Amino acid sequence: MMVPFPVSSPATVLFCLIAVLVISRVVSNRKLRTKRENIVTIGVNIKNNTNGIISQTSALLRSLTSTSEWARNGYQRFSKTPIQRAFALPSMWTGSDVVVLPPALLASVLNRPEAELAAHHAQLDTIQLPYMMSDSDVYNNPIQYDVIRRTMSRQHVGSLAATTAKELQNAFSTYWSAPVKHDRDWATLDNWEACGKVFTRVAMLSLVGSPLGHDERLLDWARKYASSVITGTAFINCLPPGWIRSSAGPLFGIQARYYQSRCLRIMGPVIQERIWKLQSGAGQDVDDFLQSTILRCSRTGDPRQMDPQRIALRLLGLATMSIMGMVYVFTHCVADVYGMPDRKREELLAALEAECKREARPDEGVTFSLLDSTLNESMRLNNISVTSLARDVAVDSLHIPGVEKAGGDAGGISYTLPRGSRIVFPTQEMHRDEGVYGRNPEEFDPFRFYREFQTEGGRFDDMCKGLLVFGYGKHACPGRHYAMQTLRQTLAYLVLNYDVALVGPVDADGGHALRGKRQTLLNVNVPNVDLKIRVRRKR
Ligand code: HEM
Repeated sequence: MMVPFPVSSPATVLFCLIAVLVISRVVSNRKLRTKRENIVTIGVNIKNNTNGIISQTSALLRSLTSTSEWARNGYQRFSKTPIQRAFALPSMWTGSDVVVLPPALLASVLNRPEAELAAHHAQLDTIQLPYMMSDSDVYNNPIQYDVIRRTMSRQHVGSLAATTAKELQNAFSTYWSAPVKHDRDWATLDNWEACGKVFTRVAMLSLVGSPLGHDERLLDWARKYASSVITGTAFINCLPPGWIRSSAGPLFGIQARYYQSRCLRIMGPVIQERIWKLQSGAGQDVDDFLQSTILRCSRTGDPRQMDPQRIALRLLGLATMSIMGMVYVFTHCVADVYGMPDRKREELLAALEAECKREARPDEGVTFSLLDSTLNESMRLNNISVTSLARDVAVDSLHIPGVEKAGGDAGGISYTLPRGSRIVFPTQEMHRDEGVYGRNPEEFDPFRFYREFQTEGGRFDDMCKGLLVFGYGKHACPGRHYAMQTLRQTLAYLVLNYDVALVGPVDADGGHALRGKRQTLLNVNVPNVDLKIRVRRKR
């Protein structure tokens, strides 16, 4: 089973963490920057003692379990006031605190030049690639992102739809239907693993093409690689940064590096052959993502970029982002839809089915308002992290003008942040803000976006109404059009072809008793990888 967050011996892990943290704090005497002007730190009870090692260490330790609650508290107390204010959260992630900026500053801050506010290091800290990848050029010089921006843009993504639709069909029949003898029998599957296999197959085919995308050994290793990157990251981020993280971190990356080497062993020779073919003038007519990546690497004029292992790792990194993003979203969507109370679930499924039958092709160019509304609503409620869009101050002192007072008066509170400060946005709380999303923002209401946020022609805005699941500004997810298209196709396929039931206790109204329950480790919302589903093909 794919277990991204094993919890086999939490007491041991906690004990080790406390020990290393205390030692590291005594040695390094790092300080929370709690005296920053205009910014209150939630969760620290220091009073006039900003050097209080005990209270600071205790706050960092409590950040492992309290980040979500603190973010909620800070959002209500500071971000929602008429002059929205920043606050700070202690975080083991940085070993200090992170500054949580209010929503109104999103556009002005995230569009700052990279030289002032840098994304790169903060993004690497978000998935800890240096511990998971053997070649630093892949993440320090990510030319593969250009290929996504070009081939998976809104205009181009539709051309991938036919391939993903066909592959989805193959994936569902291989992984979901094959376990049972008769077509109409129920099979019991792990939700996380079953969705993981489907999305690995589809994402890998889109990125590495055929024959690699059909190699079952590679698909298995790639899925395990993606999973171990996420698990490793979760644990590494719980280690105090500095020498402890850099010494112990590699241990948490061992598993990922093992899977990486298995993948590269299979991918390398096939990519090498493609390169030779291209260099000999053959295979010019092939038009897939792998080909585009090779051509992009060749355009650098640097022969080191034509190393097949490096190209393979670039693709594996993208596959990891694709697989984990889509699996996280879809497993939650399955739990949300099929965990609803009986009456509401039946109403939704009937409406989704009618929409899918009305619109024959769930791909680009066709409006699928209710499918998209359902996915948006599930993503709104199931943020991967509590805060996101992390950036680091890259100048000695960064001045951020505050939110203006109502009526256009200048004079909102402004902030001056020193080099190295990490800023984030309270995206989880923004997604649950009653002022934006209306009544019962905590409730899964799949018709919410359909009812309230459709634009002309039935589409939703790219980043509609403050929904930030794909980020914002120049670093917004370049794979979002592909991800949404594939998620939409998958939900349509599931609704049309399978009966699904969640395994586990149900409430009196027929809803799944565990719906909406979540666990947070530091800044990450841990998915319920133990959820089982029963599935059966429809007639
Ligand atoms: C449901 C699935 C996905 C979710 C929720 C998601 C989410 C995100 C978010 C929030 C960011 C912005 C991070 C930031 O601002 O620091 C991002 C960036 C990125 N995503 Fe996605 N993503 C998904 C799927 C994909 C796919 C399918 C691909 C590739 C095919 C992809 C490739 C990337 C890349 C390369 C970046 C970095 C962009 C940059 O730094 O300029 N993502 N993603």
